Amino acid sequence: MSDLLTVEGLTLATSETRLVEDLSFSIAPGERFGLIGESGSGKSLTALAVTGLLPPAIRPSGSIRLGGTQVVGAPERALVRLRGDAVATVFQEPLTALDPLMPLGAQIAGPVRRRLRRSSSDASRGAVRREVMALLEQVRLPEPERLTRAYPHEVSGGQRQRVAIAMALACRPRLLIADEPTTALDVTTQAEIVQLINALVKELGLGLLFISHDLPVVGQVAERVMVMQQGRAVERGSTARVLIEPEDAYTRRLVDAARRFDSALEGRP
Ligand SMILES: Nc1ncnc2c1ncn2[C@@H]1O[C@H](COP(=O)(O)OP(=O)(O)OP(=O)(O)O)[C@@H](O)[C@H]1O
Repeated sequence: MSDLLTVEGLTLATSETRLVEDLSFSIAPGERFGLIGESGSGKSLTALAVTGLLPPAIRPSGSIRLGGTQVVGAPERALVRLRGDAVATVFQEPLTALDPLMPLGAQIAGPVRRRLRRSSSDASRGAVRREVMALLEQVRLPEPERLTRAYPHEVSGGQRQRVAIAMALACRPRLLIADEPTTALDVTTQAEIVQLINALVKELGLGLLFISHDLPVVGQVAERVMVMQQGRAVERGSTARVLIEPEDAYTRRLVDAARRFDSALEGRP
């Protein structure tokens, strides 16, 4: 089966520096792939490059093929179509994805309506409403009626992230990018959102690019991982192998730090 996403020799640079260098990886349909690395290692820029949303000062070179389309150098028109069809992103802070002045139901309705119109399907108010309700149910949000009328500040952080996930799913992507989707949430809510993303990508057969600096979280989600340090891939492999027997010195440091953190939490020396 051909890959959903194939990144080859990707380099991202400003006029002064290279921020990501010679990165290659691929994600097959239905595969869950993790990108691990400390802050500033280039994970978010890589995700932005995949969706063609890099800041103008950062130039990509190399190749990114997403659902058969070359993203590097593609005109904005083609990228808009890809973003509405092949790929959707869930970000760290759900408030960045949500309009503070619009009820949540109307926000989910936007991408639903666009997709229905694009596929020449019934985009009447009733049809859009039915899909919005189905999406709220899919992300396991209780009281969907109340939620459609609520504004972002009237619901919890975890509920906002569920709405952001519903909006991402509204365009029926084949690849879901989750960029630190749990970092802004408390520990209990983090676990619930990780479980939800895991369940949804399996249910819907989506490819997943899961980005996090948090090794245990990536370990719960990804089948394969790639570790980044200062814009370069330093290690890759099955999640179990990389997290249990890291080969690279930097990965070993990350794994040891995560183990020390766990031991401290459990009161072990
Ligand atoms: N618009 C920009 N112009 C110049 N440099 C940038 C820009 N955006 C990010 N960078 C730099 O690129 C590098 C990689 O940033 P990136 O946000 O991809 O890291 P990250 O691994 O996702 O970290 P974090 O988890 O903190 O988001 C960093 O050194 C950052 O300072």
